[in-house]
Amino acid sequence: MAEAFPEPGEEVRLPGAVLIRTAAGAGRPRTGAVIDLLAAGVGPARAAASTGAALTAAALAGAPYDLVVSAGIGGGFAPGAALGSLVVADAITVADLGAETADGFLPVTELGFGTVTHRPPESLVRAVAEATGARTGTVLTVSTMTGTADRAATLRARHPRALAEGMEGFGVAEAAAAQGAPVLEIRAISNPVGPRDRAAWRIGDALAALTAAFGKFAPALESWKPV
Ligand SMILES: O=C(O)c1cccc(C(=O)CC[C@H]2O[C@@H](n3cnc4c(=O)[nH]cnc43)[C@H](O)[C@@H]2O)c1
Repeated sequence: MAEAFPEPGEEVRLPGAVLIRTAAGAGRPRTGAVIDLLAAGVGPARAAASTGAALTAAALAGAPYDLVVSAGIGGGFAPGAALGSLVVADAITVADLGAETADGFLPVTELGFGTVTHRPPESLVRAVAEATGARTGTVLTVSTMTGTADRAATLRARHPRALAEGMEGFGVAEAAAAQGAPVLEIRAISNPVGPRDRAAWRIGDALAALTAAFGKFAPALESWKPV
């Protein structure tokens, strides 16, 4: 994704996170906005920890972030999310935070605590989807990647609006919410959600789609103002 920014960024080393700081306007009319890229790590816990570190450092420096974007490859639920297509989350939902009971899975919210969904700003979701041609829907966060048809069917039944699953979005969203920052999640589909089939993965195509999307949606991010 860094390839979407033609000028090399400056490396910023922080406790718990290393950023690439890039002028958002590189290669386009400059707006003065700054985008920091963070390789947040794999899984919700690592992603939350590194995002939290970056957010805290920015807040302590007196320059808090206006927006946090979680971007990566993901699995797509057929038929809504085809390989190589883009999904922007209008709901970022953790699929496996809760309790397994004899009567089925209970999310933590039904146990009386916690959060299972974060909702990105609607106007931003719309603007980014329009700029990139992405579909909008629920993006699930899982700690264990789906690898069977049974699990895919269970998730689909519990989350009929789900278009994609990844492993970081909810962690990033929790870190952002803790510091009052709005969040967005975008996934480029690298594989179908379902039985594990390594030969069906198209990681290169998905990363290329994500890089192209960055070039298109950066202007939408720069002009977006929280309401
Ligand atoms: O099972 C494998 O052989 C395998 C091969 C390459 C990569 C993986 C990963 O687990 C990548 C996890 C990474 O990518 C995101 N991702 C991509 N597709 C999915 C998915 O279907 N379900 C959940 N996460 C996915 C995820 O956000 C991680 O960052 C496995």
